[in-house]
Amino acid sequence: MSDAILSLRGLRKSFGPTEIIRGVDLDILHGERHAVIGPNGAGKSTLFHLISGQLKPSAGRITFDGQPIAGRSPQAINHLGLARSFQITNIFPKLTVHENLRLAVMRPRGLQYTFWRFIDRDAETRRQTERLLELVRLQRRASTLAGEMSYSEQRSLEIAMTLACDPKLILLDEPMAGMNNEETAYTAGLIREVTKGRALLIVEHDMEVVFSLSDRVTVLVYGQPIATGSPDEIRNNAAVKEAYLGEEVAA
Ligand SMILES: Nc1ncnc2c1ncn2[C@@H]1O[C@H](COP(=O)(O)OP(=O)(O)OP(=O)(O)O)[C@@H](O)[C@H]1O
Repeated sequence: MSDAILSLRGLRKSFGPTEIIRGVDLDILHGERHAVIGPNGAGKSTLFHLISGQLKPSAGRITFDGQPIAGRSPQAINHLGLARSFQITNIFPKLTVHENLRLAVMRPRGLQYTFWRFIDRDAETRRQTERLLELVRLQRRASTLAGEMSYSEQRSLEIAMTLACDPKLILLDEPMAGMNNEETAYTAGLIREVTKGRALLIVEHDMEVVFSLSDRVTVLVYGQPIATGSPDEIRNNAAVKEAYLGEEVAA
């Protein structure tokens, strides 16, 4: 079996005449936390859209858990165990935290089942929902309307919903965006905890978070990876320093 849960080979994406992803080869290993960083407009979000199925590649291969997934639907890819968190938009603000999580737990099981199975699964759904509430420390907020919680609490709920399908790989796109220092530290700790034993691919602008959370970091510049390595290797990489003009990575 390959060490990689996700492999990208010769991945390309053009919008009209403009090539945004220009030949990406990348392996995300089983259980590793891997960050993608790069200047604004480097193509990080586009890369995520390609992996999660929102966009179809112009060329190249994407292999997830041994299966080719390039061009498959987001639902089909999700079903294979790849979960992507989409900011707050996944949350139903007028439902409670518990109801939101319960829906997320039920979704991958499907809603059509017989009465007898319903009884069994209902107990299992309850167990799973409680477990996730505990994992993201939201038990005391269980009956609060999701839309009434703070931004970082909503992110915690969102992360719990991402975990509901027991994914092998989680994609997080700028999870700390809009957070203050305290919320960022809290959410980084939470992400570290809940991704134990799973692979994580994260795009994040906060370099402190990136370097403390990641096993490896890939730097994307103009749609191509210019370096992949440990946080120390990336910090000391000359090409990376040049791409960032010595500013952000030194932070
Ligand atoms: N659907 C699209 N059609 C045309 N151009 C697009 C489309 N999506 C993205 N782009 C262009 O692709 C480039 C890369 O965008 P992308 O959002 O992937 O970068 P990014 O690295 O995530 O940037 P940021 O760090 O600012 O979020 C940008 O120049 C953007 O305008």
